[in-house]
Amino acid sequence: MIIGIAGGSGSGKTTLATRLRDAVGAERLVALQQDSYYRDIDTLPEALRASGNFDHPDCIDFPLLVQQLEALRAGHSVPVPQYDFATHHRLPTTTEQRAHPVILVEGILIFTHPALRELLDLKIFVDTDDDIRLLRRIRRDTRERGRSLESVLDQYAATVRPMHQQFVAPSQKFADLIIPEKANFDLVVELLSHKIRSLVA
Ligand SMILES: Nc1ncnc2c1ncn2[C@@H]1O[C@H](COP(=O)(O)OP(=O)(O)O)[C@@H](O)[C@H]1O
Ligand SMILES: Nc1ccn([C@@H]2O[C@H](COP(=O)(O)O)[C@@H](O)[C@H]2O)c(=O)n1
Repeated sequence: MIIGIAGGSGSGKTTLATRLRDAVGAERLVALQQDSYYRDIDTLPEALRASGNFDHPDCIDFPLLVQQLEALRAGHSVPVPQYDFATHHRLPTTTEQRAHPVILVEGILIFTHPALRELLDLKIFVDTDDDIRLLRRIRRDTRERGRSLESVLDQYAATVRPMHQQFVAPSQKFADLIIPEKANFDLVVELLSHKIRSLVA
């Protein structure tokens, strides 16, 4: 089965995916990130490159993501691309990923792509308030993605927020399940992992 987790930047998608993998078992569940499928900055449409917009669906190599999900579902290994957030370039190296009974994919824009949505057996949206997401993003991007506070705030106002409103938030309507920020995560993980394990037993 293939599970999708969407939600705004900093909503907690990676955290939920990691906790589900730990609960279901790494031998049964593999988690892919939409972030691995960012197009190299040199191949982005000019308007997006010029405005430093990394939150538009055209920034993502969805054809490759769909192709690799289909291959994993068919039991084949795939070379997952690697992306460098500091330089905005796709690295020449890849990570070989083998097939698992449960494939989880998470990313801000995964519910905006019709062919990808079609592949998802369960669609989960993590709904976290904007101010909380911005605070988390400032902390993460300054610590882990080589950004200054000024650049995080400028990017948020110029592209992250408007693209969230245009693409990410409306895609919530495709979700089977919406997890509010204040949800009891332990309970959510227990319920979901129990269901997932029963489906792949
Ligand atoms: N429920 C939560 N409570 C507190 N902090 C959280 C929660 N979920 C995520 N975080 C923290 O917020 C930051 C962003 O979370 P992450 O899962 O990476 O978000 P996303 O993948 O949606 O961008 C991380 O530092 C993570 O530890
Ligand atoms: N070169 C890039 C590519 C992407 N981003 C930002 O990443 C965010 C998505 O990642 P999450 O882990 O937060 O879901 C997205 O909002 C892009 O703005 C970037 O800053 N630089």
